[in-house]
Amino acid sequence: MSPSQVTVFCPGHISGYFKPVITGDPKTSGSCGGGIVINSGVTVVATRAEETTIQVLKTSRDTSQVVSDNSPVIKHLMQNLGLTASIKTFCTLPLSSGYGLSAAALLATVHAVNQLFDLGLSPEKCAMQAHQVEVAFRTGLGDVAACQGGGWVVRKGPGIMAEILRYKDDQTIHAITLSPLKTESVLSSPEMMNRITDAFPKTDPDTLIGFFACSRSFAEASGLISPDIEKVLIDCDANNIPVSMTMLGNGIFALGERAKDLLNRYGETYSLQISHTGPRIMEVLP
Ligand SMILES: Nc1ncnc2c1ncn2[C@@H]1O[C@H](COP(=O)(O)OP(=O)(O)OP(=O)(O)O)[C@@H](O)[C@H]1O
Ligand SMILES: CC(C)(CO)[C@@H](O)C(=O)[O-]
Repeated sequence: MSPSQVTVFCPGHISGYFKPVITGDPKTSGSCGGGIVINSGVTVVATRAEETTIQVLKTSRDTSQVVSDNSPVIKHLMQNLGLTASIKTFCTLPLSSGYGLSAAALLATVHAVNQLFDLGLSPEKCAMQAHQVEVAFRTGLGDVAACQGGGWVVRKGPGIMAEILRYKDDQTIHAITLSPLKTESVLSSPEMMNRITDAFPKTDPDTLIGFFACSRSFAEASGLISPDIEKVLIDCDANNIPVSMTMLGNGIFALGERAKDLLNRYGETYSLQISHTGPRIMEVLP
Protein backbone atom coordinates (compact mmCIF):
# COMPACT_ATOMS: atom_id res chain seq x y z
CA MET A 1 0.00 0.00 0.00
CA SER A 2 1.29 3.51 -0.80
CA PRO A 3 2.11 5.64 2.22
CA SER A 4 -0.07 8.61 3.25
CA GLN A 5 2.78 10.55 4.88
CA VAL A 6 6.58 10.48 4.79
CA THR A 7 9.04 12.32 7.03
CA VAL A 8 12.63 12.91 5.88
CA PHE A 9 15.52 14.72 7.58
CA CYS A 10 18.31 16.34 5.56
CA PRO A 11 21.41 17.86 7.22
CA GLY A 12 22.37 21.48 6.62
CA HIS A 13 25.77 22.68 5.35
CA ILE A 14 28.13 25.46 6.36
CA SER A 15 30.15 26.58 3.35
CA GLY A 16 33.65 27.85 4.22
CA TYR A 17 34.96 28.75 0.76
CA PHE A 18 33.66 28.36 -2.78
CA LYS A 19 34.12 29.24 -6.43
CA PRO A 20 30.98 29.66 -8.58
CA VAL A 21 30.89 27.71 -11.86
CA ILE A 22 27.99 28.89 -14.00
CA THR A 23 27.55 27.12 -17.34
CA GLY A 24 24.10 28.31 -18.37
CA ASP A 25 22.65 24.89 -17.47
CA PRO A 26 21.71 24.45 -13.77
CA LYS A 27 22.59 20.72 -13.99
CA THR A 28 26.26 21.39 -14.68
CA SER A 29 26.46 24.69 -12.78
CA GLY A 30 27.29 24.90 -9.09
CA SER A 31 30.48 25.51 -7.16
CA CYS A 32 33.76 23.95 -6.12
CA GLY A 33 34.71 24.49 -2.50
CA GLY A 34 34.83 23.24 1.04
CA GLY A 35 32.25 23.01 3.80
CA ILE A 36 30.87 21.10 6.75
CA VAL A 37 27.72 18.96 6.61
CA ILE A 38 26.10 19.54 10.02
CA ASN A 39 23.79 17.44 12.17
CA SER A 40 21.12 20.16 12.26
CA GLY A 41 19.10 20.77 9.10
CA VAL A 42 15.55 20.48 7.85
CA THR A 43 12.88 17.87 8.55
CA VAL A 44 10.17 17.65 5.89
CA VAL A 45 6.77 16.07 6.44
CA ALA A 46 5.09 15.34 3.09
CA THR A 47 1.42 14.31 3.10
CA ARG A 48 -0.79 13.39 0.16
CA ALA A 49 -3.04 16.32 -0.85
CA GLU A 50 -5.03 17.50 -3.90
CA GLU A 51 -3.17 20.81 -3.95
CA THR A 52 0.36 21.78 -2.95
CA THR A 53 0.51 23.74 0.30
CA ILE A 54 3.78 24.70 1.99
CA GLN A 55 4.51 25.72 5.54
CA VAL A 56 7.97 26.71 6.78
CA LEU A 57 8.22 26.19 10.54
CA LYS A 58 10.92 27.17 13.01
CA THR A 59 11.24 25.04 16.12
CA SER A 60 12.54 26.29 19.44
CA ARG A 61 12.14 24.63 22.83
CA ASP A 62 9.81 21.92 21.48
CA THR A 63 7.31 24.33 19.92
CA SER A 64 7.13 25.08 16.21
CA GLN A 65 5.91 28.33 14.70
CA VAL A 66 5.01 28.94 11.07
CA VAL A 67 7.40 31.56 9.70
CA SER A 68 6.11 31.43 6.13
CA ASP A 69 3.34 29.76 4.18
CA ASN A 70 5.36 29.83 0.99
CA SER A 71 8.70 28.63 -0.27
CA PRO A 72 9.16 29.54 -3.96
CA VAL A 73 11.88 26.92 -4.39
CA ILE A 74 9.78 24.06 -3.02
CA LYS A 75 6.75 25.22 -5.00
CA HIS A 76 8.85 25.17 -8.15
CA LEU A 77 10.27 21.74 -7.31
CA MET A 78 6.77 20.28 -6.91
CA GLN A 79 5.75 21.81 -10.27
CA ASN A 80 8.85 20.31 -11.95
CA LEU A 81 7.95 16.90 -10.54
CA GLY A 82 4.29 17.33 -11.57
CA LEU A 83 3.11 16.44 -8.05
CA THR A 84 0.87 17.93 -5.38
CA ALA A 85 1.30 17.42 -1.62
CA SER A 86 1.20 19.20 1.69
CA ILE A 87 4.81 20.04 2.60
CA LYS A 88 5.82 21.15 6.07
CA THR A 89 9.47 22.01 6.74
CA PHE A 90 10.90 22.23 10.28
CA CYS A 91 14.27 23.69 11.28
CA THR A 92 15.90 24.90 14.50
CA LEU A 93 18.74 26.91 12.96
CA PRO A 94 17.94 30.44 11.72
CA LEU A 95 16.97 30.92 8.06
CA SER A 96 19.11 32.98 5.67
CA SER A 97 22.20 32.50 7.82
CA GLY A 98 24.58 30.32 5.83
CA TYR A 99 23.38 26.93 7.08
CA GLY A 100 22.24 25.75 3.64
CA LEU A 101 18.66 25.34 4.76
CA SER A 102 17.13 25.96 1.34
CA ALA A 103 19.20 23.05 -0.02
CA ALA A 104 18.30 20.83 2.95
CA ALA A 105 14.60 21.67 2.54
CA LEU A 106 14.72 20.91 -1.20
CA LEU A 107 16.64 17.65 -0.84
CA ALA A 108 14.45 16.42 2.04
CA THR A 109 11.32 17.25 0.01
CA VAL A 110 12.46 15.27 -3.06
CA HIS A 111 13.34 12.24 -0.94
CA ALA A 112 10.00 12.49 0.89
CA VAL A 113 7.85 12.68 -2.24
CA ASN A 114 10.00 10.01 -3.94
CA GLN A 115 8.89 7.64 -1.17
CA LEU A 116 5.35 9.02 -0.87
CA PHE A 117 4.58 8.49 -4.57
CA ASP A 118 6.89 5.54 -5.09
CA LEU A 119 8.75 7.40 -7.88
CA GLY A 120 11.76 5.09 -7.76
CA LEU A 121 14.28 7.95 -8.17
CA SER A 122 17.89 7.08 -7.26
CA PRO A 123 19.59 9.27 -4.59
CA GLU A 124 21.55 10.96 -7.44
CA LYS A 125 18.35 11.74 -9.38
CA CYS A 126 16.77 13.15 -6.19
CA ALA A 127 19.83 15.36 -5.65
CA MET A 128 19.75 16.49 -9.31
CA GLN A 129 16.12 17.64 -8.95
CA ALA A 130 16.93 19.63 -5.81
CA HIS A 131 20.20 21.05 -7.19
CA GLN A 132 18.59 22.33 -10.43
CA VAL A 133 16.02 24.37 -8.52
CA GLU A 134 18.56 25.64 -5.95
CA VAL A 135 20.90 26.87 -8.70
CA ALA A 136 18.15 28.30 -10.93
CA PHE A 137 16.85 30.38 -7.99
CA ARG A 138 20.41 31.29 -6.84
CA THR A 139 19.58 30.20 -3.27
CA GLY A 140 22.81 28.16 -3.26
CA LEU A 141 25.36 26.52 -5.55
CA GLY A 142 27.18 23.70 -3.75
CA ASP A 143 24.97 22.95 -0.75
CA VAL A 144 22.82 20.21 -2.32
CA ALA A 145 25.95 18.44 -3.60
CA ALA A 146 27.48 18.57 -0.12
CA CYS A 147 24.32 17.45 1.70
CA GLN A 148 24.05 14.22 -0.30
CA GLY A 149 26.34 12.65 2.32
CA GLY A 150 28.09 13.45 5.59
CA GLY A 151 31.49 14.74 6.70
CA TRP A 152 33.45 17.91 6.20
CA VAL A 153 33.78 18.03 2.45
CA VAL A 154 35.92 19.24 -0.43
CA ARG A 155 33.92 19.57 -3.65
CA LYS A 156 36.38 19.19 -6.53
CA GLY A 157 33.92 20.23 -9.23
CA PRO A 158 30.48 21.79 -9.72
CA GLY A 159 27.21 19.87 -9.64
CA ILE A 160 26.11 16.79 -7.81
CA MET A 161 28.07 14.29 -9.94
CA ALA A 162 31.46 15.92 -9.28
CA GLU A 163 34.07 14.26 -7.06
CA ILE A 164 33.45 15.07 -3.39
CA LEU A 165 36.00 14.18 -0.70
CA ARG A 166 34.31 13.49 2.64
CA TYR A 167 36.23 13.45 5.94
CA LYS A 168 34.90 12.27 9.30
CA ASP A 169 35.62 14.24 12.48
CA ASP A 170 33.91 14.26 15.86
CA GLN A 171 34.96 17.69 17.06
CA THR A 172 32.18 20.13 17.89
CA ILE A 173 31.58 23.20 15.74
CA HIS A 174 30.04 26.30 17.32
CA ALA A 175 28.22 28.90 15.24
CA ILE A 176 26.43 32.20 15.70
CA THR A 177 24.45 34.42 13.40
CA LEU A 178 24.59 38.19 13.74
CA SER A 179 21.96 39.04 11.11
CA PRO A 180 20.35 37.41 8.04
CA LEU A 181 21.93 37.62 4.58
CA LYS A 182 19.98 36.52 1.51
CA THR A 183 22.19 34.14 -0.48
CA GLU A 184 20.62 35.35 -3.74
CA SER A 185 21.64 38.98 -3.08
CA VAL A 186 25.34 38.01 -3.15
CA LEU A 187 25.13 35.37 -5.91
CA SER A 188 23.34 37.81 -8.24
CA SER A 189 26.08 40.45 -8.04
CA PRO A 190 28.69 40.01 -10.83
CA GLU A 191 31.13 42.25 -8.93
CA MET A 192 30.96 40.09 -5.80
CA MET A 193 31.20 36.90 -7.84
CA ASN A 194 34.45 38.10 -9.47
CA ARG A 195 36.00 38.92 -6.12
CA ILE A 196 34.90 35.55 -4.69
CA THR A 197 36.41 33.70 -7.66
CA ASP A 198 39.76 35.46 -7.15
CA ALA A 199 39.71 34.60 -3.44
CA PHE A 200 39.48 30.82 -3.99
CA PRO A 201 42.37 28.96 -2.28
CA LYS A 202 45.16 27.50 -4.46
CA THR A 203 45.30 24.14 -2.63
CA ASP A 204 42.71 21.85 -1.01
CA PRO A 205 42.88 21.16 2.73
CA ASP A 206 43.20 17.60 4.04
CA THR A 207 42.74 18.34 7.75
CA LEU A 208 39.92 20.12 9.56
CA ILE A 209 42.37 22.76 10.82
CA GLY A 210 43.55 23.22 7.21
CA PHE A 211 39.93 23.62 6.14
CA PHE A 212 39.44 26.42 8.70
CA ALA A 213 42.64 28.12 7.45
CA CYS A 214 41.46 27.97 3.78
CA SER A 215 38.03 29.27 4.78
CA ARG A 216 39.51 32.15 6.73
CA SER A 217 41.89 33.26 3.94
CA PHE A 218 39.00 33.05 1.50
CA ALA A 219 36.72 35.10 3.77
CA GLU A 220 39.39 37.79 4.20
CA ALA A 221 40.07 38.04 0.45
CA SER A 222 36.39 37.92 -0.55
CA GLY A 223 35.54 41.30 0.96
CA LEU A 224 32.44 39.81 2.58
CA ILE A 225 33.53 40.31 6.21
CA SER A 226 31.54 43.05 7.93
CA PRO A 227 33.00 45.03 10.88
CA ASP A 228 30.82 43.15 13.42
CA ILE A 229 32.05 39.78 12.09
CA GLU A 230 35.64 41.03 12.09
CA LYS A 231 35.41 41.82 15.80
CA VAL A 232 34.48 38.22 16.66
CA LEU A 233 37.15 36.78 14.34
CA ILE A 234 39.84 38.87 16.06
CA ASP A 235 38.61 37.75 19.49
CA CYS A 236 38.83 34.07 18.41
CA ASP A 237 42.33 34.67 16.95
CA ALA A 238 43.49 36.11 20.26
CA ASN A 239 42.31 32.87 21.91
CA ASN A 240 43.81 30.53 19.24
CA ILE A 241 40.39 29.27 18.16
CA PRO A 242 40.10 28.27 14.46
CA VAL A 243 37.28 30.39 13.04
CA SER A 244 35.77 31.76 9.83
CA MET A 245 32.64 33.35 8.37
CA THR A 246 29.61 31.26 7.35
CA MET A 247 29.11 31.50 3.58
CA LEU A 248 26.71 33.00 2.86
CA GLY A 249 25.38 34.35 6.10
CA ASN A 250 26.35 37.14 8.41
CA GLY A 251 27.69 34.62 10.93
CA ILE A 252 30.74 32.86 12.35
CA PHE A 253 31.66 29.21 12.84
CA ALA A 254 34.50 28.07 15.08
CA LEU A 255 36.13 24.80 16.08
CA GLY A 256 36.11 23.13 19.47
CA GLU A 257 34.59 23.39 22.93
CA ARG A 258 36.44 26.60 23.90
CA ALA A 259 34.61 28.49 21.13
CA LYS A 260 31.27 28.14 22.92
CA ASP A 261 31.86 30.53 25.84
CA LEU A 262 33.57 33.06 23.60
CA LEU A 263 30.81 33.08 20.95
CA ASN A 264 28.09 33.19 23.63
CA ARG A 265 29.19 36.74 24.37
CA TYR A 266 28.13 37.79 20.87
CA GLY A 267 24.84 35.93 20.36
CA GLU A 268 22.92 32.68 20.62
CA THR A 269 25.43 29.90 20.01
CA TYR A 270 24.58 26.66 18.20
CA SER A 271 26.62 23.56 19.06
CA LEU A 272 26.87 21.39 15.97
CA GLN A 273 28.38 18.02 15.11
CA ILE A 274 29.70 16.99 11.71
CA SER A 275 26.95 14.84 10.22
CA HIS A 276 27.76 11.19 9.49
CA THR A 277 25.08 10.89 6.78
CA GLY A 278 23.06 12.69 4.14
CA PRO A 279 19.23 12.61 3.93
CA ARG A 280 17.42 9.96 6.03
CA ILE A 281 13.84 8.70 5.97
CA MET A 282 12.54 9.12 9.54
CA GLU A 283 8.95 7.86 9.32
CA VAL A 284 6.56 6.36 6.77
CA LEU A 285 2.84 6.26 7.66
CA PRO A 286 0.51 3.82 5.86
N1 LIG B 1 13.65 25.70 5.93
C1 LIG B 1 13.18 26.03 4.72
N2 LIG B 1 12.04 25.48 4.25
C2 LIG B 1 11.57 25.81 3.05
N3 LIG B 1 12.12 26.71 2.24
C3 LIG B 1 13.25 27.30 2.64
C4 LIG B 1 13.84 26.99 3.89
N4 LIG B 1 14.96 27.74 4.02
C5 LIG B 1 15.05 28.49 2.91
N5 LIG B 1 14.03 28.22 2.07
C6 LIG B 1 13.77 28.83 0.77
O1 LIG B 1 14.97 29.29 0.23
C7 LIG B 1 14.84 30.66 -0.17
C8 LIG B 1 16.20 31.28 -0.02
O2 LIG B 1 16.49 31.42 1.30
P1 LIG B 1 17.89 31.78 1.84
O3 LIG B 1 18.78 32.40 0.83
O4 LIG B 1 17.61 32.53 3.05
O5 LIG B 1 18.36 30.29 2.09
P2 LIG B 1 19.12 29.60 3.22
O6 LIG B 1 19.41 28.26 2.68
O7 LIG B 1 18.46 29.75 4.56
O8 LIG B 1 20.39 30.45 3.31
P3 LIG B 1 21.80 29.90 3.28
O9 LIG B 1 21.96 29.17 1.97
O10 LIG B 1 22.58 31.13 3.42
O11 LIG B 1 21.85 28.99 4.45
C9 LIG B 1 13.77 31.22 0.76
O12 LIG B 1 13.06 32.27 0.17
C10 LIG B 1 12.85 30.03 0.90
O13 LIG B 1 11.98 29.99 -0.20
C1 LIG C 1 26.96 29.74 -2.62
C2 LIG C 1 26.94 29.11 -1.23
C3 LIG C 1 28.06 29.72 -0.41
C4 LIG C 1 25.61 29.50 -0.58
O1 LIG C 1 25.40 28.91 0.66
C5 LIG C 1 27.06 27.59 -1.29
O2 LIG C 1 25.98 27.07 -1.97
C6 LIG C 1 28.35 27.11 -1.93
O3 LIG C 1 29.33 26.93 -1.24
O4 LIG C 1 28.36 26.94 -3.15
